[in-house]
Amino acid sequence: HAGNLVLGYLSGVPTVCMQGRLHFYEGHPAWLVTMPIRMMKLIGVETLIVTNASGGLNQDYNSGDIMVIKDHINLTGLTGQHPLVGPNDEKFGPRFPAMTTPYDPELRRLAQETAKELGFSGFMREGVYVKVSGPSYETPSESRLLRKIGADTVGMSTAPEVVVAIHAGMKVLGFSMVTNVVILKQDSDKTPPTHQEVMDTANKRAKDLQLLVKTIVGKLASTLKATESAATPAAAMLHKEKEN
Ligand SMILES: O=P(O)(O)O[C@@H]1C[C@H](O)[C@@H](CO)O1
Ligand code: HPA
Repeated sequence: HAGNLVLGYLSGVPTVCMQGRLHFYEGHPAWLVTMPIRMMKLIGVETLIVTNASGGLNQDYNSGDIMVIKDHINLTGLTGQHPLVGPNDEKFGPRFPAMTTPYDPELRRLAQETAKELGFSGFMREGVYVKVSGPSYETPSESRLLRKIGADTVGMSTAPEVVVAIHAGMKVLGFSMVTNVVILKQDSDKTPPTHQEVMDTANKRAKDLQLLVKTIVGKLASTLKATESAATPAAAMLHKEKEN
């Protein structure tokens, strides 16, 4: 997690890119972990593209697969470490925001269509991400629990940021890269996960994910130009031009 905030143009579109993020397991409270999302909102970002590294709970998944996130289980949020706890700032959104469709169906469709065009179908998935606290990886019993509650991948981030983005009225597209297949059986002879394995797999697949995001942003930008509507959501972590 390099910890850089990179501002520039992606496919010709003004973009804010976080190279790494804050995590709860580093000791940061949930509101601080998600503060960059509010900062993006304040400078005009309308669409957020989030990525993460995750463990594959779904045993059909392979290391290196990219899962379009269909929904999430914010397990730490459900159990009290919720980023919107505390006084609500109505400037951003309502006290009780709905989370019925956190990951935009049209963006998900566009992501799958683009992946197909790029020849990525063989490693594309669509499923549910569960957010845990970390920093320890899960025990086999914990992993079976997470699988049983409906999760396909498990990781230590993303859901809080997405909750804050949805609260603030942003559109969200999410990708979860499976960097290790989670061990569900006790006394397995499979190699336990390590952060090195996570980084190595992520690095191997990084170029594909970068190309996918870049192509999607390009497509969103041309849609924007074609519709001429200032209210139309822009692309990934990017904002519409200021109108002054
Ligand atoms: O920021 P993400 O969720 O992609 O990073 C994951 C969680 C931990 O930092 C690390 C675990 O190996 O990868
Ligand atoms: N569990 C939790 N977080 C992760 C994993 C995992 O197996 N892999 C990458 N991030």
